[in-house]
Amino acid sequence: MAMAASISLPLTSPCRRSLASIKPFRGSIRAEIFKSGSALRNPRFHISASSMSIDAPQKILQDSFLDRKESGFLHFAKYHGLGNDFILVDNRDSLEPRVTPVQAVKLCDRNFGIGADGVIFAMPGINGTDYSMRIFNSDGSEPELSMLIAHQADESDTLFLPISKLLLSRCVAMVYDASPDLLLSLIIYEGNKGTLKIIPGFTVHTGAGLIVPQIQDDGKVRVDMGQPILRAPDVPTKLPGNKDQAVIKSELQVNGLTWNVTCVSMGNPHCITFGAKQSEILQVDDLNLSEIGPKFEHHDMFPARTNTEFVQAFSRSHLKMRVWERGAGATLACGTGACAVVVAAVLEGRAERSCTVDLPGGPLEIEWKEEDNHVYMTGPAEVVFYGSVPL
Ligand SMILES: N[C@@H](CCC[C@H](N)C(=O)O)C(=O)O
Repeated sequence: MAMAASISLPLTSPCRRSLASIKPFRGSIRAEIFKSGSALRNPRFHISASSMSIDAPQKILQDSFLDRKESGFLHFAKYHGLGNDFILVDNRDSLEPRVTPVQAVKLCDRNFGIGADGVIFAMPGINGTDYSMRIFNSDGSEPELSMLIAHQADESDTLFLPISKLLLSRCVAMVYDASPDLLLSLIIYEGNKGTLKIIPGFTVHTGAGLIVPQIQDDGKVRVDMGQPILRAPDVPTKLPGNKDQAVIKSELQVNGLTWNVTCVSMGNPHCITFGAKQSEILQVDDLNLSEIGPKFEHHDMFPARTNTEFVQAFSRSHLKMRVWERGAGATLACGTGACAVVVAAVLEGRAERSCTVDLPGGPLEIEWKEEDNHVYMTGPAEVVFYGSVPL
């Protein structure tokens, strides 16, 4: 599979930032810039190792970028939340993902592909719902977060729930808020109607419950991430639980050390550690993640493998974490991971229910509400670019 011959970018400041940050490389990029829906223009950017030139527009395309269905090409949008990046694919015409897990691995490759932590597919609804979701990690594996299902909340809004409630809900909300007329989103654009009909404060129904992303004045999105799952077999982990079957501050042997771990599922499994028993306070910046991460991920105690968060507590409301994601390795952010970390910190008596969690990509605000037992996450999500790749 060759790398994309063309990319498309919206006329927004992220777009300008993206263009400015394109690194020179051999070959050429055709950038198709489009604005306010219908009028798509096609200036060409030839980029080589030493030069960049822009031709005059060649033609006006009447169809939206997302309506293009040339065979052999995959059209996508790339989003990120604090650097946790995903390729979003409009897969609404088939229950079969448009790319195989093997192709997903290639697309996610940061040198030979688009580069991402995973691929998300927006798919037709099942069981009476309008849409369903699937996700492939960058190693081609498929987390439980797949198949979260959204349906039409009322006649006027049509949504699907982004992959992991976290990143995807934030992306949906951000796309709606920032540019509902730009046809930017694979997620919410209704090709046959040519319009977007989303209401502020919309709700999303999912297999995991009702999701209500809210856009705040500062542009960040607050998402109800649902209730944490603590029963060991449901996480899943084979570590012995306490009387409620929760695994809190249990001992796990990894790499010759006894680590204290708490296990939490936010729909996907997380193993959280504040350090090894014999060690001083964990200095997360000193960790060799690529050495230790896989040993947690593939540990016998985690039958479905696990995401792992290494955490340092600065105070009872300020935590810092690094994450080794199942199927993706060290990532810059992980929303479900940050939620699981605050749940673990509360269960271990280390933190209050509202915390700022610093991740390599930036901070997330997490609250585990006592009243409803739900975890609420507040953070950003941004579109990076739109593009096509030959498959
Ligand atoms: N690697 C995860 C799935 C992706 C989670 C996402 N990065 C997040 O922000 O939660 C898994 O396999 O569970």
